[in-house]
Amino acid sequence: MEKIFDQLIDSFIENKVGIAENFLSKDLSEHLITNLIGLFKDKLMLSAGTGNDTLVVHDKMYRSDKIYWLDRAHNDVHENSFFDLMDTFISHLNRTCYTGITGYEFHYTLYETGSFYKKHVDQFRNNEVRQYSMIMYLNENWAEEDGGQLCIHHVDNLQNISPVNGKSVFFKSSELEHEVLITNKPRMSITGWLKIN
Ligand SMILES: O=C(O)CCC(=O)C(=O)O
Ligand SMILES: [Fe+2]
Repeated sequence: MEKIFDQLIDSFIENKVGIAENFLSKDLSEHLITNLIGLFKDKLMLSAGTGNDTLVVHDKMYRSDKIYWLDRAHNDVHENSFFDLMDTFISHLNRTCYTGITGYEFHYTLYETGSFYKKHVDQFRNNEVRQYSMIMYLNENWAEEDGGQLCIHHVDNLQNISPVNGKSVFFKSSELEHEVLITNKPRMSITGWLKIN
């Protein structure tokens, strides 16, 4: 696993955006996909807001994804395997890069066909606890024409990343503007933030 962690960190240092294929094992991603589909069927995936907790705006012009927060208290084996993986990654990151991360939050995310998330920065203006953004994709067989790419707005170029199963993307929450392009089929992921409290 350390090799994949280093791949994510090294590409982050080199390009401001870390990318690692197969960050999630096939087995784990299959279980997380099943969880997400179950949550959707049970109508537990809810429209995401924008802004921080004191000012949540449900603005469908801005983002149209649906989310559900992961929690160890759910006692779900696969959700907990995901948290175990994140704990291992964060101790590796803190040990090798002195990042001092003390916590995290993650949600399942579903972009139904036609959904998007307009250009934004992840760190809230009045709250700096979110240090790094991390996304893990849960989509078997993603083709170029399916859309739904994560588009990173670098200073002088755009970088499109397709949401391929098991892939993880990692970047600084305060810096990079990014958007999710309109998806032409349902697009699933786990999205989260590493925090300093
Ligand atoms: O799913 C993605 O590729 C990015 C999601 C995102 O930017 C966010 O939830 O803040
Ligand atoms: Fe974002």
